[in-house]
Amino acid sequence: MAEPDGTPDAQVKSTESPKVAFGTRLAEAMRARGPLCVGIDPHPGLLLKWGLEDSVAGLRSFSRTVLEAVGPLAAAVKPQVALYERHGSAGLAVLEELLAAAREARVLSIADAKRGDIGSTMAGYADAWLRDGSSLAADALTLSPYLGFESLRPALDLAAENGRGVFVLALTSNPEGASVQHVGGNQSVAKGIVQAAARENERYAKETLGSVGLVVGATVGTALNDLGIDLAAVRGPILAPGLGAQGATGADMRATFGDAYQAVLATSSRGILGAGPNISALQQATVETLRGL
Ligand SMILES: O=C(O)c1cc(=O)[nH]c(=O)n1[C@@H]1O[C@H](COP(=O)(O)O)[C@@H](O)[C@H]1O
Repeated sequence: MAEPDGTPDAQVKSTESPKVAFGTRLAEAMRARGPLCVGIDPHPGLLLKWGLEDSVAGLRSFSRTVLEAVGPLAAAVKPQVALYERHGSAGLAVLEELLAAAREARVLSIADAKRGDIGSTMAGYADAWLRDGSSLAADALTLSPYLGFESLRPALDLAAENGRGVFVLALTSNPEGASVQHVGGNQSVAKGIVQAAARENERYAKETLGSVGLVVGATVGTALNDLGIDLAAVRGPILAPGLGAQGATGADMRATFGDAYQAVLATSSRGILGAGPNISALQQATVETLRGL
């Protein structure tokens, strides 16, 4: 992937047609704006720090401000669904507004819901987050494959049908993840997920980048090497949380991802959101984070 060529307000023209595959749209956004996704995580403490109430009104104000600030700068935004759900149905309505506003602002949205269930139920989650016309439809959705990769089939297929994408958890950024994901050594659980995603991306062979992405934490250190995992073979985007608040830096990410770094979309939430509520301070934090990548 080429280096970013755009000014921070470069337009992401490729979002115009929802039927263009997500991977291709994301590759274009990363080329134009750089490899940064800003997480929209309205933690109660952050709302209070911004002088907002921990209420639906506070949630709405926070969401609008973040999108106004980072929408023109980031390749994607990633609302954290749990932090909307905790406000009940009115919170989900704010999330719907945010997803619609992101479409309007032509910035890609990744709903961070980490869904995963038996196939028949998975079809319901897919319908909510990946179907054209759904009020919660996002450009992509995070998925948990720990009921078995194939249980994700309804989401994989609906995403492909609608030009949307998925990010499947492989090696997560939290320290507890290793107790499941590293099991099996050279034939680890995580390696199986990575290989399954690579097979799935064969259907996107003609696209710039596959639409089946993986989540690999920026904090995983030498785990990729230790487990013999080749991310470059996946031909899909790698969503890498852990930058900023969880301690990882741009230099750590280059060392961790090696050849696969060109497909890495770094994501930071608190590290950028902590600069708010001032719009220009949020923009400065975003630009500085981008510079470090
Ligand atoms: O799927 C994710 O986005 C995710 C996966 C993972 O392994 N680690 C991880 O931190 N995340 C999410 O990424 C965000 C990180 O937030 P900050 O630590 O504030 O940058 C949170 O919304 C997490 O839920």
